[in-house]
Order: sequence, then structure tokens, then C-alpha cells
Amino acid sequence: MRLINGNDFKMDNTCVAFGQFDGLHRGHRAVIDKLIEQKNKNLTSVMLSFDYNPTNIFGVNDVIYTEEEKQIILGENPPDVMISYPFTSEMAAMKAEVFIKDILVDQLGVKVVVAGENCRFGKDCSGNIETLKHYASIYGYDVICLETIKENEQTITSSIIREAFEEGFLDKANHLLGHIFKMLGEVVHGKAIGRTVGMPTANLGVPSNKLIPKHGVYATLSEIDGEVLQGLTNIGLRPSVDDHSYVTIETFLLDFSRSIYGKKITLDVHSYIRGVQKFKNIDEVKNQVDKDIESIRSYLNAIQ
Ligand SMILES: Cc1cc2nc3c(=O)[nH]c(=O)nc-3n(C[C@H](O)[C@H](O)[C@H](O)COP(=O)(O)O)c2cc1C
Ligand SMILES: Nc1ncnc2c1ncn2[C@@H]1O[C@H](COP(=O)(O)OP(=O)(O)OP(=O)(O)O)[C@@H](O)[C@H]1O
Repeated sequence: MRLINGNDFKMDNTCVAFGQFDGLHRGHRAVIDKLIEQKNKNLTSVMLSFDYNPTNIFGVNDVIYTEEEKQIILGENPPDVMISYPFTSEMAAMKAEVFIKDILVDQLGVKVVVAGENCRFGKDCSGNIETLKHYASIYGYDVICLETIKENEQTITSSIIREAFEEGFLDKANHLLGHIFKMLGEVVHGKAIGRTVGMPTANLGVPSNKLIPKHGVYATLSEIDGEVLQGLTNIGLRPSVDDHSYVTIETFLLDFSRSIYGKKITLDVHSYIRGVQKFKNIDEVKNQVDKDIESIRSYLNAIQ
């Protein structure tokens, strides 16, 4: 997959799907799969992803996935090109027909647009599937409209997945996503307290606008340099060791003792184990973690 960051591109003979694609959930995946199918028409498949990074636009919600995470989730079946298009205030004010003419037609030379029947775009979300169809004959492209993918009669959207996270329903969120929720980050230095009791932790640094699941201890798999490792991750505060109010994401990797500072980790957050508790000291945290490991070993073995 070729990656383009920004709005400086010029292409021709493309099929395009566009949107925020936050979560790359089952509905998004259906759109991307349909997009990739257009290969047989000799078109370059382009996913135009709006990048809601706070450096582009002020006051955005936390994102389920950053652009880099979306690239990973596209995985083994990616489109030919992914464009991370800065979603700026100028972009938010762009009329739907201008988006179609200037970006889809002039910059991308679109021949086929693939979109869900619920798609919304342009200033005040005034553009929809009918708008795309209306301009299709004027600009000479086809529209492939997908029925929305639903779960229990409810359309799968990023918003309902975000709600599931807020309510602490990780299993539901993972089910709607169609894959295990991921967090990509770099291993940063902690206070090195854990290692004093035989529990070194890899502290994950993630972008400030990344959605964080409900605080708690989770069964996770970490991918580091292509290797998949079992772990237990504490997402939240650490009331037993300090009273700081900032959230840390710390993983105790099982049966592992190499130094991985600065390395990139992709954390798969599989299931919620328990809430974060206040213990008397770090030794008692470690005692509890030993019990947690005992209870989830076979589960981790089964999912790895
Ligand atoms: C699997 C796991 C579970 C944890 N559970 C708790 C907990 O219930 N309560 C708590 O205060 N801290 C908890 N912690 C946080 C530890 O207290 C923290 O990792 C330790 O202080 C090491 O910090 P360091 O990275 O600065 O060395 C947990 C950490 C891990 C890895
Ligand atoms: N459940 C779904 N089934 C089929 N297509 C979908 C579904 N959800 C989104 N799409 C399509 O995926 C493309 C990108 O959607 P986009 O991310 O902009 O919106 P969304 O997921 O509906 O988001 P939100 O919940 O944030 O409003 C659009 O063409 C949209 O119609």
C-alpha cells in the first residue's frame, strides 16, 4: 500500500472510498473490500482517510484509531493507496459539490466511488449518497452504494463503538470493530519501580488524542519486531504507588526480560480482567498480578 500524507497529490483512473474510517469497523471493512474488488476494472483503489489530528483541527474527539493505526489494521488486504488527508477547518467548510469536483474528480480522476448508503460529507454534512449519484453523470463516474452493515438492527458506526468503550464494554466494542482493539505506541521510561519486585513494565506512549479504554487490567498481546508476546496491561492510575492523576498504559510481558525502550509496540487489548485496586504497596500489587496471571494463562495461550 502506498501512503500519502497531505493534500498534494494528482492521480487518474481511480476508485475511491472516503471518510474518517475511525475504527475501521465492520461497515468500513465492507466498503474497503468492495473498493479492492474494483481492481478488475484496472483502477487504482484509493482510501481517502480524513485525518482528525488536533494539529489539523481544534476540538476534535479522541480517535479510536490514529492514521498509523489505520495502516496496520488495513493489514493483509489493503487498498493500493491510503491518503491521510488533513481535516482542517477549511476542509470542514468545504461544500459537498466542491469536494466532489476539486478532490474526487480533479485531483483523483475518480471513475468509481464506493460509499455506504449512510455516507455524509461536506459542509454541515449536507452531502450524501444522492449527492454522489447526482454528480456522477455530470462528471462521468459510477457510484457503488453499499447497504449499511448492522448489528441487532443497529447500524455499526464509530459513535456506537465509542459509546461501548465509554461504558466499559470492551467485548462489544471488539465485536463491532470486527477485530481486536489496538493501541500503537513507543515504549517510554517509567519510574522503574515494578522491576524492583520482578515486574518490569513496558510503558506505552500514545498520542494525546488516542481513545483509552475504561481504566482496568487487561489481557493483551503485544507485537514487538514481529514477535507476539503475552501480557497483562494496566490502563489507568496506580493508586498503590503514587497519587498522580495521569493515565499510564503499562504492560507486564510474561516470560520476557529484554530491554525494549524506544521500540514500537502494537498492543491488542483482548479482554478486561479486573479494575485497578489500591494495595498497601508494590509487593501486594505483584501478588495480585501473580494471581491474575494464573487465572488467564490458558486464555492467553489459546488466543496467541
Ligand atoms: C498487570 C498490572 C496490574 C496492575 N495493577 C495495579 C493495581 O491494581 N493497582 C495499582 O495501584 N497499580 C497497579 N499496577 C501498576 C503498578 O503499580 C506499576 O506498574 C508499578 O508501580 C511499576 O511502575 P513503573 O513502570 O514506574 O516501574 C499494575 C501494573 C500491571 C502491569
Ligand atoms: N455500518 C456501515 N455499513 C456500511 N458502510 C458504512 C458503515 N459505516 C460507515 N460506512 C461507510 O464507510 C465510509 C466512511 O464512513 P465514515 O467513517 O465517514 O462514517 P461512519 O462510520 O458512519 O461514522 P460516524 O459514526 O463517525 O458518523 C462511508 O462511505 C460510510 O457510508
